[in-house]
Amino acid sequence: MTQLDHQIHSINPEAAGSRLFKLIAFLYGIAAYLVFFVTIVYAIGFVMGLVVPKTIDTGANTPATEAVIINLLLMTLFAVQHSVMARRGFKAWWTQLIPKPVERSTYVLFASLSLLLLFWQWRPLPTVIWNVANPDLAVTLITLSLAGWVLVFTSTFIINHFELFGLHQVTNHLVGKQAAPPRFRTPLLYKFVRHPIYLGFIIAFWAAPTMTAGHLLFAAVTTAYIFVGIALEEHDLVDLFGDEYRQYKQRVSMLIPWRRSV
Ligand SMILES: C[S@@+](CC[C@H](N)C(=O)[O-])C[C@H]1O[C@@H](n2cnc3c(N)ncnc32)[C@H](O)[C@@H]1O
Repeated sequence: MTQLDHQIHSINPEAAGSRLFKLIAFLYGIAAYLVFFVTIVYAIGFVMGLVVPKTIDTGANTPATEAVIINLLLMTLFAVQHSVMARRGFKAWWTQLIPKPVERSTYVLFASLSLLLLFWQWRPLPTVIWNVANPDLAVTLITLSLAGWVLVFTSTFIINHFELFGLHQVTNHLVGKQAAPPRFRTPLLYKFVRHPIYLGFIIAFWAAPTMTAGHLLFAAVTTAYIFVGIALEEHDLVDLFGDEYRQYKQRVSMLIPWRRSV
């Protein structure tokens, strides 16, 4: 303990405790971020069938109906966790139970854990729906899928990667900086579509040279979920930013850059 720490501690014993709490909260935020990072990198391999030990098309042999039910349950668990915990009403209640600076990290951690559970327990449905024989077209589809993932990552940085995944909040807390109120932003890609991250996911999930029934189920359900997520997110964004967001919706389309809104 430095002399200054010692003085602070003897004036106010709680100050040292709160510094320790800030450090623990910060380390928790880093740990949650690392779990998220491993999960998203694994997700690329899982969906594209590359490198990772368990992909969307591998796993325990399961009768088709049972596999569909298990997979739907896994996706529902993720969707419920991911959308309920993102609502402003839920956060207002939840932050009475957990400290506010770690709310986002906890959300990120829970979302990552429910995705890891999905990857682990996912049952393959190997029936081939389409298989692109033309090697040039197959490579184009793989490239498109990778481009989808790149769009996801770059858009998170454009909108605010470190805030989205909780690191900003725990760092501010550690250095005693007040969290700034949320700001409406339309940087770069957000001038062309309102949801580039979700657009990236849709491209990454659908652009596949070989589409099995399992992969199709995953792509269809996650795409439907993205539309529900957009409706919920935009409801909150209108509540938060009012006319600014309403006008943005008039001006900029949801997912397809060259089409006017819905
Ligand atoms: C996972 S990000 C997805 C952002 C966007 N829907 C997309 O697909 O790129 C969700 C967070 O971004 C915030 N958000 C979305 N659009 C925004 C905007 N134009 N300005 C500020 N925050 C925004 C939402 O409030 C939410 O906290």
